[in-house]
Amino acid sequence: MAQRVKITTTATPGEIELAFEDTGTGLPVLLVHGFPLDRTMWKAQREELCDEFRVIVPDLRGFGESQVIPGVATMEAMADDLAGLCNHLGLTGKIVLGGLSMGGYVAFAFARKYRDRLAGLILCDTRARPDSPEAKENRRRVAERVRREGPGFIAEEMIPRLCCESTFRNHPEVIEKIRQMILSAPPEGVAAAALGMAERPDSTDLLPALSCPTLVLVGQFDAISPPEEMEAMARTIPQSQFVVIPDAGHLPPMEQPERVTQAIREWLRKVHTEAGHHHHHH
Ligand SMILES: O=C(O)C[C@@H](O)C(=O)O
Ligand SMILES: [Mg+2]
Repeated sequence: MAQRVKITTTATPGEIELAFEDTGTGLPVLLVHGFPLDRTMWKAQREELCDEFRVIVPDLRGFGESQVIPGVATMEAMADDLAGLCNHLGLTGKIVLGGLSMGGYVAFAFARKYRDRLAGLILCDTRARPDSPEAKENRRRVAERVRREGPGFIAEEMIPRLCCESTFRNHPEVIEKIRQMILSAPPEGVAAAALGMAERPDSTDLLPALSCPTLVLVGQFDAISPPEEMEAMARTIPQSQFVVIPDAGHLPPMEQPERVTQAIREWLRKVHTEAGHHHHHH
C-alpha cells in the first residue's frame, strides 16, 4: 500500500506531500518513474527485488498520488524532494537511485547535488543532453494544451513511440496500463514537469565525474533514447555497465519486467558486495 507523507524539501514550497511505496529491507534502492507516468511503472521490479533489497518507489511531485505544485517543476526540485524523502525515512547511509527517462534527468540532478548519498545509479532509457530549442517549444505547447484539455492527446502522441512492436502485439495489457497511467496524470502536474524538463541543464559534463557504479540500461528498440546513444553515454561514465534489454522500447521495466528485474538484481549484488555491505540471501 502507498503511504502519503508530508516531507521537508529544500525546493519551493518547502514542504510537500509525497506518495510512495517502501518494500523490503537491505540496501535502499529508489526507483523513479518517467513522464507522464507514476510509481506503478516499477511495480514488477518492486515486488521482485524486495526479497533482497529495500525498494522505494515514489510518485514525483505532480504525478500519481503526490501533491501537485503548479508552475515549473524543475528536475532539481524533484531531486530535492527525493532527498527530503530519504531524510524522512531515516536513510542516512548511501542509496542506489534509478530513474527512467525523466526519472533519469532527476537522477542527474540528484547526482549533481547529493553525490555523497549515492552508492550507485541506474540510468534507464534516458539522455544527458538538454532539450533542443524545438523540443523546448514543444514542451510549452504540451503544457498549455494539457492544462486546457487534459492528458488524452499526450497518450495518443506518445504511446506509439513508447513501446516496441512486440509489446503492441503480445502485451496489449501493458499498453492499456500505460494509457490509464497517462490519462489519470494530473494536468497541472504534467504541465509543470514538461516546463521543468525544458529548463534542465546539459548533464554531459557530469558523466565522466560520476564516482559511483552505474548501470546503463536501454530497450533494444527504444526510439526516444536509442541504444547507440545510451552506449555512448555509458562509455563516458567511469564505472558503468551497459545492458540492452531485448524486445523492449522506451519502457523496458513494463515491457520486459523479468529481464529488467534480473539485470538490476545482478548488478545490485555486485554493488552491494563492493560497497562492503553484509550480503543477505533468502
Ligand atoms: O519527454 C522526455 O524527455 C522524457 C519522456 O520521454 C519520459 O519517458 O520520461
Ligand atoms: Mg513477453
